[in-house]
Amino acid sequence: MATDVHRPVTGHAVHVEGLTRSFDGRAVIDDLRLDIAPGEFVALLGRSGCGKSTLLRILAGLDRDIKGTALVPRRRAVAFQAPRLMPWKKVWRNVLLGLPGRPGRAVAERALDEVGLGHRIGAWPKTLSGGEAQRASLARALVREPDLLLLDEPFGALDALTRIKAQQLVGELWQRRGCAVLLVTHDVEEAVLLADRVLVMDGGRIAHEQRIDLGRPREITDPRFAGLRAGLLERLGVGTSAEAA
Ligand SMILES: Nc1ncnc2c1ncn2[C@@H]1O[C@H](COP(=O)(O)OP(=O)(O)OP(=O)(O)O)[C@@H](O)[C@H]1O
Repeated sequence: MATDVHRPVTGHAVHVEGLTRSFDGRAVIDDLRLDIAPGEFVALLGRSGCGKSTLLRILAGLDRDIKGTALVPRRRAVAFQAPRLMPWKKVWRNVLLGLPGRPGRAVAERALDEVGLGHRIGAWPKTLSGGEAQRASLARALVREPDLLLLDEPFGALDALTRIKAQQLVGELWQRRGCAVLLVTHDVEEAVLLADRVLVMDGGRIAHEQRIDLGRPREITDPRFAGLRAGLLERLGVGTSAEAA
């Protein structure tokens, strides 16, 4: 089967078919199928170790040892739970790291302004708070003008308040930019708050999908919210009184 992680977008931002990834003879991803539409926001839930990060790394082009088809746009960007900033480069140089050509400081400044971090453009990474570092990491993704933004638990290490602000920021960026987003998260509320569609991964495949027809902006207090959250927790095999982990 075709293995191509570099094809331009045609009707999909992501097209995955018959995808299998094994480690030591064990298929962590097993004949997986997934389509994401251009501009769609998809959240991916699943028990720890079910293969979410493995799938994201494949879509990011960081893991090519696969069988099957994985088609993604050339313009894609990824942000991880750890912001992964180079400590010896100032924030703006981190934002431009790896970009082709020789983009100037103004390019970094625009992206940093967009995430509310313009005032820290000349700072060293070690002087940033956790939330600021995560925003710098988002700016680094945005300068790539992605058609597909891959987010691997980007808010996982943030305190509750910073996390809420970061979630709002990602929601705004997505609406403004119109790129497709695949967000890996452990947080069912976050998934329901942000996504058009929530997927549950199990047994190496997408075992369940839930469309979120709540309109925007969304409120956790919306009575339909609790029902969607409870249904997804059940799919994750977690009682409704506990959070997915
Ligand atoms: N490079 C590797 N070598 C061997 N096994 C690996 C490798 N990468 C991942 N795995 C295994 O693949 C499985 C899926 O890992 P993955 O990190 O994709 O899970 P996950 O769903 O993202 O987990 P979590 O929610 O805890 O982050 C795990 O059993 C893991 O040990």
